[in-house]
Amino acid sequence: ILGGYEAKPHLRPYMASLQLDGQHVCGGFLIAEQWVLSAAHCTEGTNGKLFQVLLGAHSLTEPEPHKRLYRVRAQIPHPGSNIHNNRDDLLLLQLEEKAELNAHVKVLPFQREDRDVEADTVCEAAGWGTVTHSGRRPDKLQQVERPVISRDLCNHRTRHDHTITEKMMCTDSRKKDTCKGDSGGPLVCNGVAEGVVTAGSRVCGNYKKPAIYTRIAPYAAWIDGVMASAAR
Ligand SMILES: NCc1cccc(NC(=O)c2cccc3[nH]c(C(N)=O)cc23)c1
Repeated sequence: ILGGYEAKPHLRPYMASLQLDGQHVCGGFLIAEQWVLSAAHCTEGTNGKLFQVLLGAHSLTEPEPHKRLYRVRAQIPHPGSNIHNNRDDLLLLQLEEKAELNAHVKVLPFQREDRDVEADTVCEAAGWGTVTHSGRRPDKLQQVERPVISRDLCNHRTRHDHTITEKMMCTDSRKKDTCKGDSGGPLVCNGVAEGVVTAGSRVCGNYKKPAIYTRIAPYAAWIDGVMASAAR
């Protein structure tokens, strides 16, 4: 998160850190007791290794009550996701067991009504992604408020040049923005997860390249289907 600030500890109890060998790789969030939603691009370069999911954390390194690392039983990328574009950039992770819910670990509801969030709505992004252009990584969860921009503005030739589909949304990226390691985290508008951070053009903090999010509502049926078919 560029241009943001340290989140109030445990006020975002749905936040997940997807880790490999104890290293934060991507964000994610708890959508059900045994399920985390993140971004398919997060699996790039992991050579099929399964993530571990840290829940209940504020600091990535300090011991905290309710902080717990969960093993993953299955990682299910959306069938339409691919390395060449940002389309269908979603990843479902089934935890080895149901997460123990408490004040620090909670499910975040996601939007099911497929209607665009109005431009200028101020939403929040949070994550343990880089906090400087040189790539400094924070120990504590960061957050930033960003206004939604219209798809038409985001699709302008000088911005993302007509690559933003109706299953994506954008926020202004002037100075304050999501960045490397924030992918997979939720864009929360009025307390509901409306989008999932995608790396998009990978650029951070440049107003010419607004932040891109996969909208969740268009994928509600896919998400429900995967959770239902894996339930046991
Ligand atoms: N503001 C939009 C936004 C949201 C989330 C992430 C990003 N930017 C990256 O993720 C990124 C940036 C720089 C080098 C990188 N290398 C890699 C990589 N996977 O090797 C990713 C990146 C940008």
